[in-house]
Amino acid sequence: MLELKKDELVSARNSFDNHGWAVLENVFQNDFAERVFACANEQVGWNLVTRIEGQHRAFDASAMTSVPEQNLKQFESLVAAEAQAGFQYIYERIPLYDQFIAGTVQEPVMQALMTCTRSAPFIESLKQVTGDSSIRFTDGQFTRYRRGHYLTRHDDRNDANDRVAAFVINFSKAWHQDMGGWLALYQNESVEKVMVPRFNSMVVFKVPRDHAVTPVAPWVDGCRYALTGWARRGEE
Ligand SMILES: O=C(O)CCC(=O)C(=O)O
Ligand SMILES: [Fe+2]
Repeated sequence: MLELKKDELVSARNSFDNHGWAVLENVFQNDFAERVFACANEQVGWNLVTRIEGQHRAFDASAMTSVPEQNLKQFESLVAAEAQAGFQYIYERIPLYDQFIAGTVQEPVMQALMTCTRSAPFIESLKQVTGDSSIRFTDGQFTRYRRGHYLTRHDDRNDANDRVAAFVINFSKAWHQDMGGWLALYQNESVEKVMVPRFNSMVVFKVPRDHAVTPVAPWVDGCRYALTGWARRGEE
């Protein structure tokens, strides 16, 4: 299923050493990546996640369509207030790692995706790219950014500090620059690198590293799909 080639891993390692990030193309066999995309399009049970009054909140994304307009306006201004004040995000997700551990992943294709990105060859590839042999396992969530969704500047550091690197595998099709949803990697007050989502490509970057997902343009009909995960050290 995995298509990562030795010479690509070597040049990714070079990039990672020089910049703290690397981009790899054609991560999976094309037909598997296509199946993930098709599955994401059919997937139900998305959680809309955001921050309200400083707290992480999750909502049933499909139930949001029946919220009365007045309440939706209120919700939107609470979401905006948080972004105006500092860190904020709004996007939809399937908590694949939690589901995988609990044995409740719904779709066989998503189960295969998790199995593959937790397999020894994938972990070995992450060790090669990062040069960090302390990586022991990966986690991950499947995300869907639709029009107006974003994730502001943050560095992925977690309390246990066991994240070596983040990886983002894109499954968006027919995505282009004007649609937004760029992964931006910051260097102090500059943006060092932006990645416009490209189907079946993966970005790996060192944690902690300031980065953001820029807003998806208000006219976009499609979805920005990605598996986002972390290469972790320590005990699972
Ligand atoms: O989807 C991406 O490109 C990055 C997402 C991210 O930074 C995160 O979920 O922490
Ligand atoms: Fe992040």
